[in-house]
Amino acid sequence: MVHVSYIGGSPPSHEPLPSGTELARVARVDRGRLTVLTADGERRVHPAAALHDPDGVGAPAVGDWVALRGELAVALLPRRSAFTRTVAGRTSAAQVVAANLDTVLVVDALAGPTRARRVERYLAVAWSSGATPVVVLTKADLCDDVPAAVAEVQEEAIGVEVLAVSVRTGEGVEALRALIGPGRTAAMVGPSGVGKSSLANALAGRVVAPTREVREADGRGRHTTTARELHVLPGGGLLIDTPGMRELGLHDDEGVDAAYADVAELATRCRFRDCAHRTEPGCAVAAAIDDGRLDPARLLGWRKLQAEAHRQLLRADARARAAEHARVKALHRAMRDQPNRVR
Ligand SMILES: Nc1nc2c(ncn2[C@@H]2O[C@H](COP(=O)(O)OP(=O)(O)OP(=O)(O)O)[C@@H](O)[C@H]2O)c(=O)[nH]1
Ligand SMILES: [Zn+2]
Repeated sequence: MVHVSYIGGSPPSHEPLPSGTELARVARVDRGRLTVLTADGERRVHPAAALHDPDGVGAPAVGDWVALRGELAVALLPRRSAFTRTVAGRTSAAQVVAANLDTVLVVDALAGPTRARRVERYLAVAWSSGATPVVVLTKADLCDDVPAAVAEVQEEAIGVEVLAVSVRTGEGVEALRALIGPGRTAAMVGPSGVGKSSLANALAGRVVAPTREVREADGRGRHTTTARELHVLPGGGLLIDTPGMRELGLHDDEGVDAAYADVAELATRCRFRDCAHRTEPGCAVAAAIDDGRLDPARLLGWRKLQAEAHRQLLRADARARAAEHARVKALHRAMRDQPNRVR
């Protein structure tokens, strides 16, 4: 058994590579060109024709492993996990935002408004990717009672590790790096201003992302055109930081159910499959609320998140929009025809 270590982390298991090719990890994609990390450093390459897939998920994305032959990426290795998003204005076309993630850092700040609901939203997104979420609460130096704040979030993030960090004091940074682990890949999601750039810099031990202050001072965008979006951390972990990851919203129900596993599990035990958990007989969710096993706020949160996921889907998918239109029209018709039965 030969162990080869790659600068870009551990590649997924794969078929033997054709002779004359080497493995590389995609660190950036811009205008179809790839910046890749190879065993001997960074290189810019072109994807072969076989890897052109303007309509789907077949094109290389940040975090992907590719087989190189010289200046050409000739094959895309199977992905361990992937974050996808639907392409605006297209029907059911998906785009890979980041591939082969082990960990998704759900970042929020220990300063400002209450976090629990917001964290849950991003947790839902994280679960849907196939990677393991970790909640990172930043700006611990601005919080009077860190343990209480962590406990509050922990309560909503069942089974998920919650970590407090501060780039001012350095608290938690080393622990987070260890948690990502050598050869493993993490990416950050979370709202603007919570300190993702600062965290990326602290984890990398060097400036890899301009923070808000820097951006405001020089008036330029976040990224220069050559900056890579996959960073090697001290200790051998990897961090993906792309605008696409930062902008991720909700896009499916699967993630919602993962964040509300308790509610979703109860819902499978309702007598009716299409139970709305309001006044239906045999509703397991209502029963759990009645005897105190389920916090009604959880049901409310679940409903809100589902409604939001549904709205996002509608926005992204023109076909669903047309179907929704037809459904509403049919509903109106039903109301007109049977005014007493439909409220
Ligand atoms: N006190 C304190 N401030 C922090 C910490 N981390 C970040 N900040 C500040 O929070 C602000 C936002 O930080 P950024 O790192 O730019 O936030 P971001 O999440 O990258 O923001 P976007 O790029 O808009 O997504 C800056 O003013 C930082 O200096 C921290 O640990 N403690
Ligand atoms: Zn029910």
